[in-house]
Amino acid sequence: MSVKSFRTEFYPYQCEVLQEYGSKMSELSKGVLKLVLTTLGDGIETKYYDSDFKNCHGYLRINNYTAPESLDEEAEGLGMHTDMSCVTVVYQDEIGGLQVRSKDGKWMNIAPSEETLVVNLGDMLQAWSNEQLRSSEHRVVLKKPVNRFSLAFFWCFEDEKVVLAPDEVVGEGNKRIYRPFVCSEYLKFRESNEKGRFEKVGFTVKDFAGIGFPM
Ligand SMILES: O=C(O)CCC(=O)C(=O)O
Ligand SMILES: [Fe+2]
Repeated sequence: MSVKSFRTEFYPYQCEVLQEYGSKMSELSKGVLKLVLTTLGDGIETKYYDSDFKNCHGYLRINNYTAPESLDEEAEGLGMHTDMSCVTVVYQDEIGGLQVRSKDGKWMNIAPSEETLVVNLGDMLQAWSNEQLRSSEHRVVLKKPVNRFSLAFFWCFEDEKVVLAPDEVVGEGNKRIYRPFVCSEYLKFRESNEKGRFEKVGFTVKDFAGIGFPM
């Protein structure tokens, strides 16, 4: 069952408060990204942050989920998907409902907690890291008869960026999993189809650019 949700894109930012939030989130995303890159090996962050991630930019989405009409069955606010970003920072209000899928396919509730933000890694980082980092599969389920609100800040490569894992990141003796692709081409692939936006099957970055995967 799907529930109507009101989604507004603010790009460029349209008011001061959002602008301030956006610049704080940009700083946070840069910090998170640098930290995550350090997990890929000694010196990777120093070597590749400037060359590959310096031109990242953010956009903010405000999600307002209308209250489900009935609670008989679990209402889906946002279907399972992965984000097309490098990293996403999510603020969810106190209603809850955000769930992340574990590697073995179990849905885990991400309970809201005051002054806590959720960070998801996105498809671009999965491809750039040759799958050493995993784009999180997540969704929103509406369990309460009230409106729900969230802010998602997506930190993304520039449109023209060619996404390619450096040889050093792939690692000697390891197979390269993704062909190089232009960032905007993947966004088009996902956004040209309603299923691609919020359904995973057939529209992952691997379906798009995975070596040996059909496009
Ligand atoms: O509403 C949420 O908590 C998550 C939103 C989300 O995943 C998205 O906008 O991509
Ligand atoms: Fe998302």
